[in-house]
Formats: sequence, C-alpha cells, structure tokens
Amino acid sequence: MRLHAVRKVHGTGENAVTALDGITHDFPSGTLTAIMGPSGSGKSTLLHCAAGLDRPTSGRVELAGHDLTTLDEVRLTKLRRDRIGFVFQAFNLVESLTAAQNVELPARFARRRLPAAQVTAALDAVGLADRARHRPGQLSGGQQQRVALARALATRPAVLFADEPTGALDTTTGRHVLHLLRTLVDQHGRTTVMVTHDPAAAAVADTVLLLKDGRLTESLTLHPGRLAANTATIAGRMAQLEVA
Ligand SMILES: Nc1ncnc2c1ncn2[C@@H]1O[C@H](COP(=O)(O)OP(=O)(O)OP(=O)(O)O)[C@@H](O)[C@H]1O
Repeated sequence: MRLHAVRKVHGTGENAVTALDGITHDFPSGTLTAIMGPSGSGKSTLLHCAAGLDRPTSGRVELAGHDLTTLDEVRLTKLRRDRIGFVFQAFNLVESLTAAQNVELPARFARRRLPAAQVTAALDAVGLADRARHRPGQLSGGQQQRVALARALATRPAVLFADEPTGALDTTTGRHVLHLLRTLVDQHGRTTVMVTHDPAAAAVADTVLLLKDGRLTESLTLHPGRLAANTATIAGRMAQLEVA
C-alpha cells in the first residue's frame, strides 16, 4: 500500500478543516505500522482514506495494485470487501450468531461461501477453534476481539486495518490481542495498519508514524521484540509532539 500526497479537507468554505495535509508513505508488505498523534491530528481520517472508506480531496492511495481514488463506488466496495480487513475498538459481532457464523458473515454479504475449512482455520489462527459454536455473549472481551480478528482475516485480505483494537480491553487482555496481531503479521505476512493512542500498543509495530496537524512529522523504526524500550521511545516522542 502506498499513499502519495494525500490531502483531505472536511467541509467547505468557512467550515473547511484540513485533516490531512499531504501525506506520502509506503507501507511495505508484511509489516505492522502504528499511527499515532495527538487528538485531532488526522489518524482516523488517514485510516479511512487508506482503507477506501473515505475519499481524499487530492492525492493517490494505491492498494493491491489499484488506485483507490479513481475507482467508482461499486468497484471500491468490492475491493474493500475482497482485499481489506477491518477491526474496530467495538468488536461489532452479531450477538445472535455463533463465532463461526460471525466469521462467515462478510462472505455471505458478498454472496460467496467461505469453505468451512477456511472458517475453522481463521478461528484456529486466533486460538478459538474450540469456541466456534459459542455466541459473543458467551465469550470474554478478548475472545470477542479475537473472533473479530478471525472475521477480518478469513478472506485473506491484502491489508488489515485496526482502529484502536485494544481500546475496549483491559491491559492484560489488550496485550494478548496485540501479541496475536503481531504473530499473525509475522506468520501470514499480513500488511497491517493500526491506529492507537497507547505507546505500549504501538510498541509491537515495525514502524510508528507520528502525525500532527495532518502532517507526518516522523516515521520511527522500532526494534522487534524490545517492547519496553520501544514504548519508552514512543512515549517520549509523543510527549514532544504534544508540547511542540
Ligand atoms: N466529518 C468531519 N467533518 C468536519 N471535520 C472533521 C470531520 N472528521 C474529522 N474532522 C476534523 O479533522 C481533523 C482530524 O480528525 P481525525 O478524526 O482524523 O483526528 P484523530 O487524530 O483521529 O483524532 P482522535 O485521536 O481525537 O480520534 C480534526 O480537526 C477533526 O475535527
């Protein structure tokens, strides 16, 4: 995935807000990138533009060989469905369906059938093969987010987008989910982009992009596995950004 000179202005006239002010960045395949920055710095807008949920005002977004900014709505929807996975802070599982049915749901919406083996493999990858018949209400928060991860990955997307994936979880459970996310990136080479406010969450990434006022101020390369040192570095940079 590649962003080139992406600008996004929300609203018009006096109400216009420049949320992204010329973002250029390559996201190498098989890497985990965290996006951080103060409130209002443009993180969500960047994620939405990169994932084809929102259209940039100008610039290009290339994903899996397509320029998202030139696709019509029908093709964009198909690309999102087939090549992009999403995980949000709220797990967004359907309460009346089992874990396995939740994993199958996006494919059903697309009028496709996900082979049972692929559903099982997705649940197995997140360590929940034995919970396939459980409904969300019978699962812990961390388990529900793991089902959401399995659902996002079942279609083997080119890019996985995660928006505050541990925001609704306690610290320990959140760490488990992040560890799992890291493992999935490493084992399946799944390009992943995660927005987070938490330096300890961003510490599992390969790269942290720091945003301020819609601009990319720094791209930090982290040391794999050195979570405490990475967390301290990120927290320090964030503190500098907040006062700058
Ligand atoms: N739909 C919208 N209409 C008008 N302005 C918007 C809209 N969405 C976002 N903005 C503005 O664009 C800027 C960037 O917002 P964005 O939500 O991307 O920031 P963020 O870094 O994700 O913030 P937070 O950490 O608080 O979630 C902010 O000034 C925000 O007020």
